[in-house]
Amino acid sequence: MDAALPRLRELLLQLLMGASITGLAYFFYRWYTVRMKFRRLKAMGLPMMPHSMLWGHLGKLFELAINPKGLPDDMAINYMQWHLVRDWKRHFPDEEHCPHVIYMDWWPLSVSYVLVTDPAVASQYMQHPSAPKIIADKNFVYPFTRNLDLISMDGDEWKEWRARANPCFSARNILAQLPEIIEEMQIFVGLIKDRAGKNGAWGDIFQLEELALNLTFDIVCRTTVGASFGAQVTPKGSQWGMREAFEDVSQLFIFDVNMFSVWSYISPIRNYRLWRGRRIADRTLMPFIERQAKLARGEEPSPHKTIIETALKHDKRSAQPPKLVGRHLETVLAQLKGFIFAGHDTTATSLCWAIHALQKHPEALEKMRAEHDAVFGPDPRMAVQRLHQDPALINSLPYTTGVVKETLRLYPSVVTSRKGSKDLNLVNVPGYEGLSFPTEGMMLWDGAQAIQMREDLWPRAAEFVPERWSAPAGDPLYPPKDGLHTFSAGPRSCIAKDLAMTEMKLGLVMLSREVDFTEPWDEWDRQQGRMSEDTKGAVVREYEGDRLYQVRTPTVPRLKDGVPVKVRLRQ
Ligand code: HEM
Repeated sequence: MDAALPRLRELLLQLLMGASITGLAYFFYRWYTVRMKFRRLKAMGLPMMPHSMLWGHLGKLFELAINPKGLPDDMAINYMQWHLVRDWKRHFPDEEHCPHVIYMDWWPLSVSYVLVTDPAVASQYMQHPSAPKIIADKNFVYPFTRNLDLISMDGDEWKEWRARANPCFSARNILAQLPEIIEEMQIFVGLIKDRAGKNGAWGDIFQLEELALNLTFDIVCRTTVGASFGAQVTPKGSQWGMREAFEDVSQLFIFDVNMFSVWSYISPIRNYRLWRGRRIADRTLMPFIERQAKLARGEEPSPHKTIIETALKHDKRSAQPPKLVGRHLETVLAQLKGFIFAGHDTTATSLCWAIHALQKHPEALEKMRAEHDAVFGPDPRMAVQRLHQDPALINSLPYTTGVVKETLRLYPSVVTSRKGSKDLNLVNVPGYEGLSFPTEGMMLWDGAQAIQMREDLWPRAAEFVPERWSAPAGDPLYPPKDGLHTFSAGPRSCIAKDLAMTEMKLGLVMLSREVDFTEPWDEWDRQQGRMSEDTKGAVVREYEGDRLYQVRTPTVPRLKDGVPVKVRLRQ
C-alpha cells in the first residue's frame, strides 16, 4: 500500500505532464496555422489590416472595441464595424478602396471573422441561399434551448419549423393580435403617465428600458403561448418568475467558448443559474403545452394563431394523439423559449431608440403627431377606439413607418452571422472585382451597423430622415436594395419583423401625443454619484456626441444606463 501511493502519484504527474505538453503543442500548432492562413489570404492579394504573427488582429480588437480612444469603453462591439469602414484608410493604409470584406484574426479569443459591409456581397450568403448558422450562434442559446429552437436550427428541420411558425406572423394574424397588443400598450402608457409630474410638470427620473422590456416580454408571451405573464404589473423584485429567469439566463450566455471563457463556461454557479432558469421556464410553459395538446381539433383558445398552437398542430392532424415526450417535447419547449428570447429585448430597445430619436428631432415628432391627428382625429384618447374599430389603420401611417425604419437603420439591434465554407467564396466585391474571398473556417459577420451608415448608399446617412422611406424610386433618398439589415435579409431574416414594427408603431401612436420625454443626463449623473470631472473627459460618456449609446451585453446590446428619462403630460 505504502509503495503503491508514490507510484500512483508519479503516474498522475506523468499523465498531467503529458496532457500539458500535448495541450501546449496543439496551442502552438493552431497559433501557427491560423496566423499563416491570414498570411496566405494577404499573399492572394486580398485586402488585409496590418497583421502580426504574434497577435493577429487582436491589437485592432483592443483599439476598436475593448479600449477605444475617445469612446466609451462599455460600448457595444458592433460599433467597431462602422469605425472600420469610416476610417478605412487608417486601417488599410495600402488600399485604394474601402474593402467591404474585412478579415479579422482574433484567435485565440474568438473564431476568425469575415466582416461583410456591402449588401450585395452579403446577399451571396444570406439569400442565395442562406448559409448555415455558425456553431458560435448555437453555443450562444444552447444552455436554454439545447439548440432545438428556430434561431439555431438549420436544414430541413429549420424549414419545417419556420413553415409552422410563419402563419403567426401573417398580416392577418398580426391584426388579429392587435387588441392584445393594445391592452399591453395601455398598461405601458399608464405606467409612463404615472411617472409624470403634476400640472404638466416633469416627473422624477426613471429608466425607460426596464418598462419597455416588461412590455415586449408580455407581448411576445401572448404571441407565443396566448397569455401574458404580467411582467408589467408585477412589482420589481416581488417574485422570481419567467421574466427574471429569462433576464438572468441571458446574462450568462457565452458567445464563444475559448481558453479564456472556458472557466466561466464550466463554473458551477453559472451552470446552477442556467439550470434554475431553464427549470422555471419549462415548468411555467408546460401547463400551456398540456392544455393545448388536450384541445379538440378546431378548438382554439386564442383569437389569433400562437406559436404553441402551430408547434403542436402537426401532431393534432395525425390520427394519434400527440406524444409529448422526449425530443419532441424538448423541441416544443425550446421553440417557445426561443421566440420569447428573440422577441423581447430587440423590440424593447428599438422602441426606446425611436423615442430617443424623436426627442432629438422635434420637427420629426411634430410631423408624426400631425399624421396621428389626421388618421385618428385630434383627441389622442380616441386612437385606441379607432384602432379597435379598424385595426388596419395601424398600416396607414407612412410617416410613422418611416420613423420606425429610420430608427432601425440608425440603431440596429442584434447583428447576425453565418458559417463560412470551402464552397462559399465571396465575389464581385466593390473595388475588388475579379478577386475571390474565401470563407472556409470563418464566421461571416453581417455588417448591419456599417452598411446602414454608408454615405455612398444612404445620402445624409448620419441624419435622421424618416422621409427617405417614402421617397419614390429615382429620388436620391430612395433606400438601396437590401440596404436595411436590422432584421437581416433573405429566407432567414427575422420572422417577426412586421409584428415588431407594429409594436413600435403602436407605441408611438399611443405615447407621442400624450407625453413629452426628456433625458436629464446631468441630473442622472449626480444621482449616480458620478464625479463632474468624469463627465468632463476623464471617463468618456458620449458616443458621437450622444449620451445614449448601445452597451455590450452577452446577448442583445442594451442602452446606456437603461435610458434615464423624465416625462410630462402634454396639455
Ligand atoms: C425590432 C425588433 C427585432 C429585431 C431588430 C430583430 C432582429 C432579428 C435578426 C437580425 C434576426 C437574425 C436573422 C438572420 O440570422 O438572418 C432575427 C431572427 C429571428 N427573430 Fe427577430 N428581431 C426583432 C423582433 C422579433 C420578435 C418580436 C420576435 C418574436 C415574436 C422575433 C423572433 C425571431 C426569430 C424566431 C428569429 C429566427 C428566425 C429564423 O432563423 O428563421 N424577432 N431577428
